[in-house]
Amino acid sequence: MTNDTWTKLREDLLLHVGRNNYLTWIEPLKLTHLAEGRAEFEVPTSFFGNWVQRNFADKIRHRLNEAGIDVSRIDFSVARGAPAAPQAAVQAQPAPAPMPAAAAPRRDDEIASAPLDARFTFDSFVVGKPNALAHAAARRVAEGGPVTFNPLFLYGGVGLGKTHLMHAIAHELQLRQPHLRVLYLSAEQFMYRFVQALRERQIMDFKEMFRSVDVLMVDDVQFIAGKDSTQEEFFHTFNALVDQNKQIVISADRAPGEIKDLEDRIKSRLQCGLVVDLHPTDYELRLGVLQQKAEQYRRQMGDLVIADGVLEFLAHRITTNVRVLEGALTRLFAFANLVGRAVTLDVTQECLSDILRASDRKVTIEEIQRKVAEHYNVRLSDMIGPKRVRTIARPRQVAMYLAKQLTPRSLPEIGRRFGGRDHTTIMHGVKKVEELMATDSQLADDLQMLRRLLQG
Ligand SMILES: Nc1ncnc2c1ncn2[C@@H]1O[C@H](COP(=O)(O)OP(=O)(O)OP(=O)(O)O)[C@@H](O)[C@H]1O
Repeated sequence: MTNDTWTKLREDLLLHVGRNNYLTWIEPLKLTHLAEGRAEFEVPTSFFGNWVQRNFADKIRHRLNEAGIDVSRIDFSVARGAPAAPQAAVQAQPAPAPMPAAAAPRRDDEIASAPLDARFTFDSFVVGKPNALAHAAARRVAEGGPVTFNPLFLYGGVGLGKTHLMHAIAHELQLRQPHLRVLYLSAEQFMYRFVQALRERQIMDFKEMFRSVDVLMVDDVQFIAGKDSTQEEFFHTFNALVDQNKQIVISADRAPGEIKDLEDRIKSRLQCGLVVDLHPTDYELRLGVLQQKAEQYRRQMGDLVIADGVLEFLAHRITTNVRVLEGALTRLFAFANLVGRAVTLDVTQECLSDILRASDRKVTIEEIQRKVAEHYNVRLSDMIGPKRVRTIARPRQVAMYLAKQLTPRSLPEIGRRFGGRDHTTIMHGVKKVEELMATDSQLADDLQMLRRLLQG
């Protein structure tokens, strides 16, 4: 067989490995030797050879055998003039089976995950109605079984536990399946590494590194919106891993379709798996989190006394997010400990007066738009967009009305948040809803429910 014959044969592999894998890993292979049942290919780096060996050698061998070329062993040799590599040649295992991924040595030097917070485990994650689905999906991924949905896309507002869940998945996978290469990083770190690789002309290494992981987790993906070449690279990495059936977990502060300046093809890819929302906390969840944290503090400082009703008071009053709730509790217990007082309601109010004041004015126009959009099942972008059809215009007017009622914002300010509309449009919307409420009981009910939801 000549290199030309190989060139023809290898194209059949396209169907078996997917286009991205083909372009990255198969096309660059150059056949340099074929005799006595042994084929040798030239590769740019030893890592490249290792990777092809582990993932595609069997398919290549199979394809050659099918074409009547008897090959039982495949070797890879690094092209001369390529960067120095620890091993000059990577030998294939004898046929039939390729080295399973499980036997691969860890390459911690290359696959530097962002540090994981040891406290963010499934054990310390309090499950309630608002996060039950996200928790169940994260658990499923953490079992490391067959990939059933790819990617898992977790989204939700600030401080609701997205990062916590991602770290919990990584911890659990490392515990259950230590051989897996789990790479967790923020989208910002992805961009940073990509730009660095471009600058240092190591883009091939970058690609190899990201395509060699078993589980890729990218936090806060909205960060790459509007960053064209990073998006492009992310798209290819994503596709290559999905083609290989490797699990991907992504988080963002909003749903894929709502991320502005994110390419449509990426949005649609992100929507292909399971998209789950971490909803804003409800009273029970907040109380659960407070009880769990209080228990931890009690264990640390044996003599901590917490008066009845304190945790309930905090769960009722601090509705912003779990991070703020935790911060409040830490401050409260530190204060009580330092001054040697029991944690009473008075102490709580004195010590947390600023946080309690801040959470009094809690409803924002964005929250109103989000809740109303969810309630009427319209897109968040339609709240600020130009569409005039009744099914969208009415929910938009409801949101305008609530913005006027529940926030201290002026009509021109509200107008700006609704896609730069004039204050007279807002006034008209508010009036319309007031009029309709008198006759339309369904609308009145909707408003009552939305109010309750928003005010917690
Ligand atoms: N259900 C929960 N149970 C226990 N702790 C929680 C829960 N949800 C959030 N937390 C805690 O709240 C804090 C904030 O959570 P996390 O960092 O995961 O938020 P996030 O959704 O990633 O927010 P951001 O977008 O701001 O990064 C963390 O300390 C986390 O442990």
